[in-house]
Amino acid sequence: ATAEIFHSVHAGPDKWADNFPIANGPRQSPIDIAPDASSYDAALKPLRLKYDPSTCLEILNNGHSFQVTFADDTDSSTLKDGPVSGIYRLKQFHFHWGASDDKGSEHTVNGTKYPAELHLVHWNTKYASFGEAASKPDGLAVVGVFLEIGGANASLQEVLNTFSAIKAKGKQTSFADFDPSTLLPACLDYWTYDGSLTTPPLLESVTWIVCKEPISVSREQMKKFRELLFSAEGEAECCMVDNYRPPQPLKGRSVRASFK
Ligand SMILES: Cc1ccn(O)c(=O)c1
Ligand SMILES: [Zn+2]
Repeated sequence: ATAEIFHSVHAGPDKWADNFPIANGPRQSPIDIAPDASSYDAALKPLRLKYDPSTCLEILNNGHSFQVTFADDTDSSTLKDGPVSGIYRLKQFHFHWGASDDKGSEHTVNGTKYPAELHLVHWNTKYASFGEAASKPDGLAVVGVFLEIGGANASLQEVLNTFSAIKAKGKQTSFADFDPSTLLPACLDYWTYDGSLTTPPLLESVTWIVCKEPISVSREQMKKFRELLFSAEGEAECCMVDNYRPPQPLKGRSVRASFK
């Protein structure tokens, strides 16, 4: 019985359809990106990302990832152009990663998994709030950035340095004056397609913008990610790893490229 209880509590992606039937919907994320099957669209504009470090508020362990949250009551940190119209405000960024360096990203490229993937989550200001936007087909825009094993990433290290304060689920600590653009690759070429949240409630409200160029992370830094816990203080410790959903069926969707 304990095994069943444990499994039901940590019901993985293949169990989500029971409570969230949209898990089998027409525009689910992530997907495998096949560059040769994507179509270059000359009408796609360059991404316009403008982030104000003073909007950075705190970092928290929410039990399925760690998240850096931003003040989104003004247009200080925004995404414009790219595949979207209008102004989208940065709400938070978080990561997905594996138990080992051979897996961890949500999107894959020709089946290749990266050790981690960064998601910068923005919401369309034509709606009153993130919550309202999350239920609209053009409500959210998430910029995805792959992490590949290489040299240590100094900007990422600033985030990792807070981990001792947020090890367990529910822990949070202040985190100020961080500029998320220091986590972006030099080249902002991207693939884009219509998709969804990758965690329940899996709402089909996300315009995905996945950068072609990865950023670097060292093996030692990846080990730090894996010291975080899914479990709260006082519970049996459960390492926060493999918090990624596997690729979902494309169901006829096209993937456009901003580059040739
Ligand atoms: C809003 C939201 C929630 C979870 N994840 O993984 C996302 O990428 C975006
Ligand atoms: Zn995510």
